[in-house]
Amino acid sequence: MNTRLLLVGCGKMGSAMLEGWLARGLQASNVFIVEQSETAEKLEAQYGINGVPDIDHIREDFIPQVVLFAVKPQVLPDLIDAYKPLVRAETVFLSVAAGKTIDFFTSHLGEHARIVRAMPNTPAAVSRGMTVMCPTENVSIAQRDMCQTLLEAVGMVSWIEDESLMDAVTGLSGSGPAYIFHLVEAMAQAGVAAGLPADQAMTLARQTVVGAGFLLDASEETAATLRENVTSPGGTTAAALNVLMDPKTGLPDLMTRAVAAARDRSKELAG
Ligand SMILES: NC(=O)C1=CN([C@@H]2O[C@H](COP(=O)(O)OP(=O)(O)OC[C@H]3O[C@@H](n4cnc5c(N)ncnc54)[C@H](O)[C@@H]3O)[C@@H](O)[C@H]2O)C=CC1
Ligand SMILES: O=C(O)[C@@H]1CCC=N1
Repeated sequence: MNTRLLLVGCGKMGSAMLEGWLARGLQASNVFIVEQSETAEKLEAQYGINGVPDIDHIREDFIPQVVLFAVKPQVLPDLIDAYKPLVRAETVFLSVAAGKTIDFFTSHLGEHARIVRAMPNTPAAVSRGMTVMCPTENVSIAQRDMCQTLLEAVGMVSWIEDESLMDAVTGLSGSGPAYIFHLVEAMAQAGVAAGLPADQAMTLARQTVVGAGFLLDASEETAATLRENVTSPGGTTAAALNVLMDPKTGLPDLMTRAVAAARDRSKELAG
């Protein structure tokens, strides 16, 4: 992977992707990262990339193929205009900022800017990410392929044409890893309530989720079949699932409300 990449913001999501890319052979010398001075220096020492405190410090002859915005949506309006001089046909602007619409980018960068709105997730750090991308019409096939290659290096990629669905994507797979980590916390807590010592309950909860994830990945069965495989008629799992699958108070209703809340927040962040 020799993509010339300018990464703007390298916090939790930016570094998750960067770690995945460097592990997959992305050439560190082809990467510039704009970050606060201290972080930029640390990243430079850690990964051998070029860390700079602002766009004015980028080497003049460095023409990025991809400018990736991985800063908080709330700070984008303050910094986006500084990137307008980078608009050219060979550069695609890839944003992972929740809620920030293609309209937002074209209103600041101009309608010639080639933009891909993306929503990845943090398992990208271990090459198990899920990224959904939505391009503007002027993004060439070669640029789509380049974005595909980049994000596929850190997990699975899917494209959508209807941008309005990006908020739902954010609510499901973008924020989704947090739901699973919270499930581990809740299971561990439930284990303690059922009488187990706290550290052992956490080990059991964690390994159960890891094991179930691996099984889901390795198996060709549906999630429903895998669930049924654990569930003996009249047994212990059935007793638990009666609680979890209750139509009024169970997990489906709770999850529907959680994903909708994330989707709605994503819509709010557009402004
Ligand atoms: N954390 C996650 O699971 C996911 C986050 N995202 C999106 O990724 C973006 C970043 O989120 P996180 O990494 O979680 O936040 P974060 O706060 O960990 O990282 C943001 C980084 O941007 C840097 N930054 C702030 N102002 C800057 C500037 N003017 N120039 C360059 N860098 C600057 C900060 O120093 C920080 O390191 C957000 O837009 C979020 O919506 C998308 C998918 C998943
Ligand atoms: O919580 C957030 O806003 C970001 C977007 C998706 C995951 N984290």
